[in-house]
Amino acid sequence: MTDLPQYTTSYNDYRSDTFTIPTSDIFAAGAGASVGDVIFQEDACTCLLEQRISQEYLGGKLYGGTEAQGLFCVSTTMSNQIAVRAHLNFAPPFSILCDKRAHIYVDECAGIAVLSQALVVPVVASNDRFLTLEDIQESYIPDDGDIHLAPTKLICLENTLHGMCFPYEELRRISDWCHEEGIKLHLDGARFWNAACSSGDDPVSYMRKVGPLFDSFSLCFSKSLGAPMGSMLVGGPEFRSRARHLLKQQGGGIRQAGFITKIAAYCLDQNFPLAVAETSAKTLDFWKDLYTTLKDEYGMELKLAHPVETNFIFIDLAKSGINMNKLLEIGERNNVKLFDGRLAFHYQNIKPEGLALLKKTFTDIAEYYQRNDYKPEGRSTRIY
Ligand SMILES: Cc1ncc(COP(=O)(O)O)c(C=O)c1O
Ligand SMILES: C[C@@H](O)[C@H](N)C(=O)O
Repeated sequence: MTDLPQYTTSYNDYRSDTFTIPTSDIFAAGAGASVGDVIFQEDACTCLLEQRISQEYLGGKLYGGTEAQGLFCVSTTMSNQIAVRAHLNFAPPFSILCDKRAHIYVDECAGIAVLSQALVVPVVASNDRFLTLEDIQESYIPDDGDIHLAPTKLICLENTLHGMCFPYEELRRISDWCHEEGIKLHLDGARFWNAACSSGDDPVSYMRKVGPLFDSFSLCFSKSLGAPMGSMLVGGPEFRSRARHLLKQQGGGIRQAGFITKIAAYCLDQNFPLAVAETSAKTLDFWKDLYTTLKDEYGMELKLAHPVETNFIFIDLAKSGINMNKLLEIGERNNVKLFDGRLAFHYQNIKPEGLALLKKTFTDIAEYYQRNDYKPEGRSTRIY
């Protein structure tokens, strides 16, 4: 038997908020779950979670007053990819438009091209934060009969994207225009929970305000909510019916998943909104302290790639004069897990002991560069 990985804690893991681990109370929450077959829609815990998310959190209505219905999926990659195919329920050629940095484009294994046979039009956000309606209008492909083209039939937005919140007013402008043009709108809301907590509104009120702007949502349980797995795809009745068929076709038809959905519901109730909101607050506090310490005590000025708005700090390592491999080396020495300059925070790694190791990693790197020159390197290994 080869050596097995021994992952036991996430207090010092800043690679992603996907690394939260199920604790004893989370495992216990699965006890007594319903045991119906989800494929035949006979599992009470799964049906209940689908109803809660679509009705209680998204307010029951999508764009145009369409009734919101939930479909439990095993991952948000799956719910995103099924959403695209379910919307594009007619023959190609067509295209989908999204932010050039979007997970659905960058990190889902060319799923849109392979599974939906769609062209993807990746658009650079001119403000470097979120797509504006003008960015979209400049790049979308009109359905004007020109046989050279693949008309835009779906736009996928992401909120949050790289931890940044998408302003509500811009979402509304884009939604109004999309639907005038006959274009469907999907939200990759893997971290919509984080956006809701940073919206300035009551979090659920915010979610219900955004609900009617979109034709579908993907909402994830396995990131900031801390569940071990799960995603909710929300769309209208016809959309859900087609999505359920595609889910089965892609092997996403799971059987007695009641304990999974009961655990996801437990994590939702335990961590949203308070723990999710606290994580964002602690992320910003950590950033302010780190920036000030390195600047005042070490003369190193960290540069951000994006503003810190929720649970991510994106440090531009090159502009900060930090070699990624040296950062990872010093991180490992301090028992801190990192991918690169993206620091991801979650309710299990915002405790003092983990944050102290993370801060020491950066003060150690600052000390290193007091004695060594920064050597520019090629494109660093990026994860997201
Ligand atoms: C914005 C975003 N969307 C979708 C996904 C995919 O989620 P999953 O890992 O559950 O497939 C991720 C990452 O996990 C993500 O960060
Ligand atoms: C890597 C990517 O798939 C994951 N969603 C993350 O943000 O860590």
